[in-house]
Amino acid sequence: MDGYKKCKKSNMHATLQRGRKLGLPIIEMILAIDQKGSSERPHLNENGFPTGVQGSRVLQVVSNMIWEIVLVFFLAWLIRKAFSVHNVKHNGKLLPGPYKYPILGNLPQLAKESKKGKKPYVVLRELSKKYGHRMSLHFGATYQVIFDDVEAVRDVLSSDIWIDRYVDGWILERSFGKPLGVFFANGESWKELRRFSIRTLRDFGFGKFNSQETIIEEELLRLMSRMDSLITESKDSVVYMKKFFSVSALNIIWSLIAGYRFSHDDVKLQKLVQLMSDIVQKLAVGEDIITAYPALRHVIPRFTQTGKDRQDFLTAMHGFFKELLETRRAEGVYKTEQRDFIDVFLLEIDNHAHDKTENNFYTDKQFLVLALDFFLAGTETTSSTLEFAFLYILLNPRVQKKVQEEIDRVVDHSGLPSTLDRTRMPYTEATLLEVQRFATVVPLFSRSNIQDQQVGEYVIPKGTMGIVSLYSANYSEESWGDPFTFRPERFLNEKTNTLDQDVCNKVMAFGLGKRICAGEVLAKANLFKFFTSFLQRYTFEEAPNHPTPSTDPLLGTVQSPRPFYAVVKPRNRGTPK
Ligand code: HEM
Repeated sequence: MDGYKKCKKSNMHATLQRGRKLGLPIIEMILAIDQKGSSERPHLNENGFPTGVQGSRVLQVVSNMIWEIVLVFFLAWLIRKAFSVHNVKHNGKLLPGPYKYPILGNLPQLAKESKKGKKPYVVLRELSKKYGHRMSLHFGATYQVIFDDVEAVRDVLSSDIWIDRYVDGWILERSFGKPLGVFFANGESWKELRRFSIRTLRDFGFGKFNSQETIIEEELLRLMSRMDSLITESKDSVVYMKKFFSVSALNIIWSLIAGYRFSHDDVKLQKLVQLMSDIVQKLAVGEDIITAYPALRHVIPRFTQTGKDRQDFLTAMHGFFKELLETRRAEGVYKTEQRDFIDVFLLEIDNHAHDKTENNFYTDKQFLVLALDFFLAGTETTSSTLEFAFLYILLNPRVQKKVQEEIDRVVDHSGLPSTLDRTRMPYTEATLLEVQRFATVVPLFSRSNIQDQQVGEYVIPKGTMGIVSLYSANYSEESWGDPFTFRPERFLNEKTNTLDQDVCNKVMAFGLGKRICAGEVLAKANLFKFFTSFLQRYTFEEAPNHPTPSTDPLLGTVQSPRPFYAVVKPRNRGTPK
């Protein structure tokens, strides 16, 4: 027993000595007392204060100790400030949600579930089954409300109160510390740039039947000829489908923005497309540590790989757009003739050059962010949806056959399917809706409320980060019955063989309300034209020497399928002129 005590004492002594090496004054004092023993206590004067050399040493240690305590309190205050809920102030009762840990909020519960390999939106869905379709979550220091089923999602998207986008650290990082562009802009800036962008793109053919159809067909024919070459070059007609549609999807939007197309073999473009899809995969809405603690925005990028990847991505993208803008500016053609979106924007920059206020929305930086918005929003979403479409078709030959029968019946064999054929092709439309539901390429996205909102006895405070879960809306058993089965028939009225609009309206792939996807019309035309034209000309089958492709998506702000191969067989019918 004695030996145990001795050993414990000597361990404690060693610990104290280590503390002394670190220069901690409180430990110095304990050691001083410890070394001298209680018999050699400092001399005290008549007022009880220590005197002599030993006394002044004690006084110094005490004063250091006070400073140490002040410092500890200051650090605690700083940490509390940086880590406490920052985005809302409220008086009322918050919506129900899981137990909130100090500082960490609900991060421990989320981390525990995601460690089991669950995707964030699956974790949210499980939680919402317990806490309701509108539930509170403290994502670190960020207060969030999750909207989780068809009704809750529809309500929030169509509400004018939830018109803002939530601006978190990553968004500020991508747009020079301010919410610029369209996707993440708010207020007047958003209104003006959204209106300007849609109007200008329309002037160059976006959403107008003839011009849009021509732009898409030009790209489609190039991609089909690429497919023909790949089939010829490959063994047994096996084609690698990952990223097959990316350059085409980008080219369609880019020809409107910058007036030119990229070659599929352009090395610079391939690098940008790769960077873009990497970054989209690395980001999932509301999942980021900078969203949890925005103060870390100033620290994280320098120390983590994801942070560095983001910065590399932004440097590359901003650099690319800046070079383009500068070249066009130097050419000066835009002053007399506006050939595309960039020319019109440059003219607006010149027209507003005298306006140095915050209300000037036409600046170089705005252009860089706007171009990035269209690059990102318009490319990954469309190309991933198309990849998923051909994956599901390949795995469901019965559906493929029915779509091809409809195409052969309705479409003039001498040409490509036209978007005007859509109304006469309910089964194909139903299949595309089922693709969008089943794939849910944008599973989560954010909105924010511009004023407090009362929901029954609860309040959702102004400035809340609203997480809209399209995944939950698209995979709710209550709404769909068998959400995990790929079944286009669910959208059809059995008796009339027409689309059942009530069921169709439950798919909100493009959002809803005033902030609905700005490229919806173009995206729908792209999906229809690419899907039907390729199925008119080819049949897709599983590649025998490759594993059956998985339908489990790769996580990201925009989800995409895992890499897969297909045997692509040219059909005899419907070869376009
Ligand atoms: C299958 C393809 C696409 C899907 C699934 C998709 C999905 C979405 C979703 C869910 C939103 C959020 C809407 C909301 O808050 O209610 C959105 C916004 C947006 N999308 Fe798309 N999108 C697609 C294609 C495109 C294309 C081709 C473009 C460009 C031409 C585009 C440009 C935008 C823009 C600029 C916004 C921001 C709108 C705003 O905040 O005012 N998207 N998209």
